[in-house]
Amino acid sequence: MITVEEAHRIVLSNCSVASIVLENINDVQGYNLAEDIYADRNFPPFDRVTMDGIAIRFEDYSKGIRTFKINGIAAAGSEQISIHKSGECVEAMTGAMLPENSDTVIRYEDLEIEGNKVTIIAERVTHGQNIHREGEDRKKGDLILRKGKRIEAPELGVLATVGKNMVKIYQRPKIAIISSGDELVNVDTKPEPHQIRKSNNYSIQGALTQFNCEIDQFHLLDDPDEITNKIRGILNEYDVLILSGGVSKGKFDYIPEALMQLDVKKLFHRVKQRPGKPFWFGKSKEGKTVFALPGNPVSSFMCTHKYVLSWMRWHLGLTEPTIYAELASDINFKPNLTYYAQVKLTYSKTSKILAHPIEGNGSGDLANLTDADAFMELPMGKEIYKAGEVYEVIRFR
Ligand SMILES: Nc1nc2c(c(=O)[nH]1)N[C@H]1C(S)=C(S)[C@@H](COP(=O)(O)OP(=O)(O)OC[C@H]3O[C@@H](n4cnc5c(N)ncnc54)[C@H](O)[C@@H]3O)O[C@H]1N2
Ligand code: MOO
Ligand SMILES: [Mg+2]
Repeated sequence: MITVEEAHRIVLSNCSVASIVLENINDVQGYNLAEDIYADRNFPPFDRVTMDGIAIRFEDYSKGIRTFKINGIAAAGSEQISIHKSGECVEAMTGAMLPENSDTVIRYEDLEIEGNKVTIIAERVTHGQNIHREGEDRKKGDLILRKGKRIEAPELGVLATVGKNMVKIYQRPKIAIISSGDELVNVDTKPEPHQIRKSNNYSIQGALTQFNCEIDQFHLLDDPDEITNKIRGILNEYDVLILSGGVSKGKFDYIPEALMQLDVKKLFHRVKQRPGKPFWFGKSKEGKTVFALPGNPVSSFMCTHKYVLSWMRWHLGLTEPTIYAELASDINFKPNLTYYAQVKLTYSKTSKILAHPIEGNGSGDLANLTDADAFMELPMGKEIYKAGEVYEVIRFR
């Protein structure tokens, strides 16, 4: 049996970063950027007029000139035009390049126009008003989107602005979530007294939706041939297999044997942790990744968060901040295992994150998870974890 640290290291050292593909900007929303994006021009690329009106030299205004002769019109998309002499102005539209030799824009609402004469009626005009200065937001060459960032609507706008019609993204893996056990029936089925409805599939899938991957669900009955044949087919089609159940010491726990028959190399089986001790991890010859999680709902849920999500983030070039919390009350845990205590998190006025233990009835008690927010990772080698001590937490909401 290996330690949690060892298990986590093996999982990540057997995680290749996703292949990088170049996709059209119309097809990348929800993916993670696989390249740093830099400003190809200043943001904005020129002094941009922000209100429809006229552009003048503030010097004329400060000398008391209030009526100007209009000598042209600067439209958004037209090349830059100039003001040539004092007392002249140019009509300037929002989005236009600020006319040369001008430095102040007054909107139409503050003007009276007669023929080609315009008089300023505004109470106050300030130098440089109604202009979005070149490079005010970002400078040419600035890093504006970092590799690993998830592409949502705002990022699409910036990618378009810098001309990225083809974008490098991390290809997301195809995932198979596979439950196993004769006792399990579908959510829409009325169980017999000896049966239960499948739940792990939903909670595992729920933990993975953040990555927007293609996920399919499968179920295996406790039949060695069925298990081997079905997993063989799934291994051909999917990049990541997440099984739950059938990995402990039971007579019908066929999964490790089946995986061995399918040449999936066992990288470890059993970890010094609770819940999740019987966790099995391996890789097929073709490089497919197999997480065979313990069947108990809290075990599979914890292993999903501690190991599978870490693998996914690494694979997709994502980083996740480590969160620590302070224990609000003592926890006693005798076995020499790393203990993942379920906790509810609150935030003290001194901006501390407090972790309140939510005991529950062991790793079969999936309902207890609905009262908790995270697992607090309590390291091996202690039996009492005192209030006030700080430990890492793995949030699941
Ligand atoms: N003699 C020993 N027995 C057990 C040990 C051990 O070390 N020695 N380990 C215990 C621990 S720890 C765990 S965790 C479980 C894990 O067992 P399996 O991975 O073989 O899981 P199953 O036996 O298939 O099922 C366990 C339990 O979970 C329920 N289950 C399974 N799949 C689902 C699902 N998709 N949705 C909801 N519930 C599910 C199943 O009905 C069982 O009640 O082994 C202990 N035993
Ligand atoms: O591994 Mo366990 O402790 O029942 O989840
Ligand atoms: Mg079992």
